[in-house]
Amino acid sequence: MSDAENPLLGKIRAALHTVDDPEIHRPITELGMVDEVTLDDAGHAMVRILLTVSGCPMRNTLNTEVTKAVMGVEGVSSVEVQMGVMDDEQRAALKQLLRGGEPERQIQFAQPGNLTQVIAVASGKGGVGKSSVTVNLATALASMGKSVGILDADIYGHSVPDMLGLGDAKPTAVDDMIMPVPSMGMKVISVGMLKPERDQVIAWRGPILDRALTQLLADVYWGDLDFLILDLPPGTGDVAMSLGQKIPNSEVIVVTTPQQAASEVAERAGTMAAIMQQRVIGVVENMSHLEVTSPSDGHTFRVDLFGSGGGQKAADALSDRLGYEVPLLAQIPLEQDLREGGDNGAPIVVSDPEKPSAKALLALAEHIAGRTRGLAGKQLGVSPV
Ligand SMILES: Nc1ncnc2c1ncn2[C@@H]1O[C@H](COP(=O)(O)OP(=O)(O)OP(=O)(O)O)[C@@H](O)[C@H]1O
Repeated sequence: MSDAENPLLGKIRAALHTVDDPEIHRPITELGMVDEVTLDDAGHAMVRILLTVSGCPMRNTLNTEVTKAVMGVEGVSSVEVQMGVMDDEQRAALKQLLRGGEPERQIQFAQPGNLTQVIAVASGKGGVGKSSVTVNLATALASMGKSVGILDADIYGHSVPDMLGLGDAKPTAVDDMIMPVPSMGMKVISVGMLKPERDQVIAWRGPILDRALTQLLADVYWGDLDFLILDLPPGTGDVAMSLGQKIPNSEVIVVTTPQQAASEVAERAGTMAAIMQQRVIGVVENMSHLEVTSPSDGHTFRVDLFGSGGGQKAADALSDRLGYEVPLLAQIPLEQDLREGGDNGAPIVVSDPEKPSAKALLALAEHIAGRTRGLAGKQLGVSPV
């Protein structure tokens, strides 16, 4: 029966238009995923959905969302959702639609006119809180209504999925197009998701690493993003260099601890970014101090467990070296709740936004969201005469 013959069918289609694919974030009706809709006289609806690939991890979510939407239509008494899988032709049409007609393997963020702010979170050495800053900054930006992607390119310690409670979630691949894993309104891809086994050690170097990064940037369907936040491996290595080459407009936040020695290492990471002509937005000092409550009289005092002044020192040194102001953007205290939030997959900026560390991270996100981008340190696409 056509929609003209039965207006309820039209209403069911309109209801299906409100259901987004959980990974692509666009209505399933636009993506060619609604194959068939029928309705009998008793108000029993049948909707046949075409999944992009068989074994799609979002199958149950889609089933629930479609059932809910169709049951909301007055006159529908029950819904049966059938699941099928797209054939090659349908998948090719979907990929064409998602790429907006663009040829394959282009990095959208490197195209002229692309408005996504690509920000890499870098550090000179490991364990200073780079991933914690990445995850909390991204989550805070998403909570402000920004559309945010996270690319965890830390081959040594890809901890982003755990910090978001994603466990072993794998992205869905539609042929050679990879759908990022949705989390807290963000799109997430981790280099760890490309490994067949969780505990497999990655010893990628040079060209292979470069190819992996290209894949994560070009083959992932990122859609329109306000921000792409990257968690880089510590140090001044291959990934940072590849990123600078691939996305010259990307910018860098350098994370350090307050130790003087750590800040020197952080400066090197910042200088490296500048050599690749990435602008250094600023320095974040993490594990700045510990707030302790005295058991005897209950008053609180600060302990500089990791020394002090390292963040400012790195910021000053980078400003000197790069010739533009590199500010100290935030000082994040050492806090048990932040660590527990990371361990439990609940970023502190949403799980406990009143905590001092969360406030510092939220203020950092406000700054990043509100800033107008300067040109210092960036490639301008003109050659000196
Ligand atoms: N401000 C903080 N207060 C308490 N714990 C923190 C803080 N920042 C980070 N941590 C904890 O320190 C550990 C290392 O942090 P994180 O993984 O973010 O660092 P990293 O620089 O990304 O490390 P890697 O180089 O291994 O990826 C984690 O357990 C994290 O929860």
